[in-house]
Amino acid sequence: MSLATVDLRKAFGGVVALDGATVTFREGRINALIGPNGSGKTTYFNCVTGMIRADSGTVTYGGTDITRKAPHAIARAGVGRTFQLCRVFPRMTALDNVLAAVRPGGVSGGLRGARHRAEVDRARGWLTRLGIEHLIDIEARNMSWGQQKLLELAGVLMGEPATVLLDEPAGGVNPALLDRIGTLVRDLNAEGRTFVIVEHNMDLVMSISDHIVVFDRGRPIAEGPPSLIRTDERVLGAYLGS
Ligand SMILES: Nc1ncnc2c1ncn2[C@@H]1O[C@H](COP(=O)(O)OP(=O)(O)OP(=O)(O)O)[C@@H](O)[C@H]1O
Repeated sequence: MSLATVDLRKAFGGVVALDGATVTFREGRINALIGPNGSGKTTYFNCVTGMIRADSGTVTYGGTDITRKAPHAIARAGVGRTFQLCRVFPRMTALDNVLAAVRPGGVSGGLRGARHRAEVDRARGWLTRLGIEHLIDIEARNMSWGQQKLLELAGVLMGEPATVLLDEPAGGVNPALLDRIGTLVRDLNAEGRTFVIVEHNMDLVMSISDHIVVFDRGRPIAEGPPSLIRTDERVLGAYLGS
C-alpha cells in the first residue's frame, strides 16, 4: 500500500522541521528519502509513524487516513520502522528481543504451548535470515553495533510489516554488513515489501533505490530515479548549501 503525506508541517518552537511535505511513496518500491542534515527526514518518519504529532497536514496509508493514529495502531496497519539510534533491549537476549517486538506485554507472560513454539520458530527464522542466529541466546548489550541493528530489524520484520521504514540502516556498520543489508532489502522487496529508507550513504542509496525523494528545509525539492537525482542541479545545490 502506498504511504502518502499532504502538506505535512511541524515546527519545534521557532524551528520549522517540516514545511509542507507532500510526498507519495508508492507500494512495491524501494524508496529513499535523502537530504542534508536537519532537512526534516527523521521528523518526517516520526510524524508518519505517530511518534510525534504533526501541526497540520495528513498522512494516509493505502488510502486510509492514519494522521492521528497511535504508533502501535500504525504498526498494526502494516508500517514498521527502525531508528537512527537503534532500539533494542540491552539486557535481553536476541530471541527475547525479537519476541518482545510482537508481545508488548512482555516475553515471559502471555503465550504458552503451540502458539509460543510457533512464534519462537518464526523469531528464529528471522534471526537466521538476518545472519545472526548464532547470537540467539546472547544479550543485545554484548553484540556489535551492526549486530544490534540487524536484531532491531529482525524485531520489525517479526511484525510482518508490508512497508518498512529504515532510518539510516548503514550508519556505523562495516562494509561487509552494508552489502548484506543491501541484499536483504532487495530480497525482502522482491517478496513484496515496500521500503522507505533514510540514508546518508549515497552508494547504498543509488544502488538499491527505485525512487528517491530529496528533502531540503522540510520539504521535497526533487524526486525521481537515481539516474536523474544524481545530476539534479537543485539536489547538488542543497547539499552544497546554496
Ligand atoms: N525534538 C526536537 N526539538 C527541537 N528541534 C528539533 C527536534 N527534532 C528535530 N528538530 C530540528 O528540526 C530540524 C529537522 O531535524 P531532523 O532530525 O528531522 O532532520 P534530519 O533530516 O533527519 O537530519 P539528520 O540527517 O541530521 O538526521 C532540525 O533543525 C532539528 O534541529
